[in-house]
Amino acid sequence: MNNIRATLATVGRIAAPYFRSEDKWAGRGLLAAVILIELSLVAIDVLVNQWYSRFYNYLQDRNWDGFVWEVGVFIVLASASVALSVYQLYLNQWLQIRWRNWLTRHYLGEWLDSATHYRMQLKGDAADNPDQRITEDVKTFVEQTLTLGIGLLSAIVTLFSFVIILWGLSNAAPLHISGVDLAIPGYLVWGALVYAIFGTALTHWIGSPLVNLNFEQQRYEADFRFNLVRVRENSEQIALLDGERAERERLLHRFGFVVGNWYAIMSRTKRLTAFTTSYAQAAVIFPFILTAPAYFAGKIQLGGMVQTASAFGSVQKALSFFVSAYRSLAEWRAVVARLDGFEMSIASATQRPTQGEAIAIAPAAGSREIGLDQLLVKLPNGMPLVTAVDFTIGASERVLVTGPSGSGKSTLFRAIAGIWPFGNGTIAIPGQARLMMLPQRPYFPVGPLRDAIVYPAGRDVFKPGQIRDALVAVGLPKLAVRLEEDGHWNRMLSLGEQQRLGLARALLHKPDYLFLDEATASLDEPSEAQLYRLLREELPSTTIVSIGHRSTLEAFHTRNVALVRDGDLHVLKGVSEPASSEAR
Ligand SMILES: Nc1ncnc2c1ncn2[C@@H]1O[C@H](COP(=O)(O)OP(=O)(O)OP(=O)(O)O)[C@@H](O)[C@H]1O
Repeated sequence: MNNIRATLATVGRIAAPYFRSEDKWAGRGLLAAVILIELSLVAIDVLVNQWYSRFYNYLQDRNWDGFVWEVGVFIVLASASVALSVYQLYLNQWLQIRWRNWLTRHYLGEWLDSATHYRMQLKGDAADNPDQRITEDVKTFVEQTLTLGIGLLSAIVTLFSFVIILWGLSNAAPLHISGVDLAIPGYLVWGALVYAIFGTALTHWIGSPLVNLNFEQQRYEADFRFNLVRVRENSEQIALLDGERAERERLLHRFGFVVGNWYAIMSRTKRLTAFTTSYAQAAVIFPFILTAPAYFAGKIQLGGMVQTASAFGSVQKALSFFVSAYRSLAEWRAVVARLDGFEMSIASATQRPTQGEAIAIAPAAGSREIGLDQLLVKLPNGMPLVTAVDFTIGASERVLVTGPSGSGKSTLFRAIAGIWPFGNGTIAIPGQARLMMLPQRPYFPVGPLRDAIVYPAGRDVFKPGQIRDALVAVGLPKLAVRLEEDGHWNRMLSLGEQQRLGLARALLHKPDYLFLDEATASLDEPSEAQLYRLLREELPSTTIVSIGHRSTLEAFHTRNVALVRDGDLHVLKGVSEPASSEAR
């Protein structure tokens, strides 16, 4: 019971924001229309139930006029039912796509906000495969919440309407056994109730493991898909390393989980289906058996018997809502749990940690220096990595950061960029300063080259002439004529070309602080030197902080600092000034 309450509370938490959003009037209007149509359909069911009694009695009495009249009544009722069902589905689908559209935008907004997606990955929270959350899970949540919600409402309203009818019919057809009338008020209602409780309890007992199994199935499928995507993205490396066999084995190993879990689902579903279909079949005959004594004793007519069977069927169906919807309910609960985990993971990644538990990024008004104060950068597991006690990077400075591999240089950059929360101390960033990080492998979105270069700016922020000039300047004149060409640039260009393209991006954006994390490491030394000269000429007031292993880089920087090992930590320290510097 507590579980059900918790699930419903979670559903409310996920569903409510849409009905309070800017699209609330459309959403509420469509929902009201769908509910209203559902109630009308129940009303038609009640009318059809009464129609059964009249129709079969006319048949029994061989009353031709009555028969023809009732056929006409049936045509009217059936036509209304068809029209309402068609529009209910149409409006329901309309509501689904509006709701899904809102929820998808909402999740994308939160997930892609201020490096939340990156921190979620770092924290390794429960939200594996966010792509699945935002695609399939949102779709299933919206569909199933509406289907099950409307189904439940319909079951409740049907139950109330038909219990009243069935109660009256019980009195009209008293239980008649061995020539004796047994006066059990509403015995047909009690019969339906016992039948449904028995069915529901057994269904739950047989089917409850399906909730977990469905949850696992979705996870295994998503893992398998994710690994296939990784193969596609790294296909060159895999081909070069002859890694196909290893990949095939790894993929088949993962697919093995999909298959294994599916067998478990099959065997559980077989048992559940055997029970639910037998249960549904028995429900057809059960009311006839209950009313047969009264019928054969001549207490009721055929019409009454058929009407009773139909009313019993409706009550039983309403009470057995849980039985028929069990599989959907199991899937739906798994989806609700996953979306809940996703929301919690987003919340935990966006949560501002309390003072002293995370690195604080403080905007330094009036200053043009980046200041690291009592900074201790840690790994996600809490192990200390890098420390900088009192360190400043002045305006227009050119600083070269060196240190052994794995000492934490890139992680220090991540902390300065504000995306690495683990650690403590303060990083002061001049107010309004624009920082740009260029890694060894710059990222280019798939699409026109022009959009890839100016990323993350919009395509119209820079004129084509400006972009062409930047490409020529970084030594990529051949690309200057391909600005509108679509492509997967990370795959199509060599690493050196990608690094040149990254620098073109920096030339266009003209950041106040440019952090180059081995951003020219794939270029030969003369080309690297040429590009550093270009940066000095084109971005004279930009502060440049480079990570690099080559000693030739020293000439383009005004200060050398290093991460020096001190026990388990690396300390950021100044080292001797470069002997001759072109950067001055
Ligand atoms: N997301 C992460 N989770 C756990 N450990 C991490 C993570 N990112 C980095 N590390 C660890 O932090 C340490 C420092 O990594 P970092 O990339 O900052 O080193 P680096 O000095 O830039 O190395 P290199 O010169 O080889 O590029 C490494 O031991 C690395 O394994």
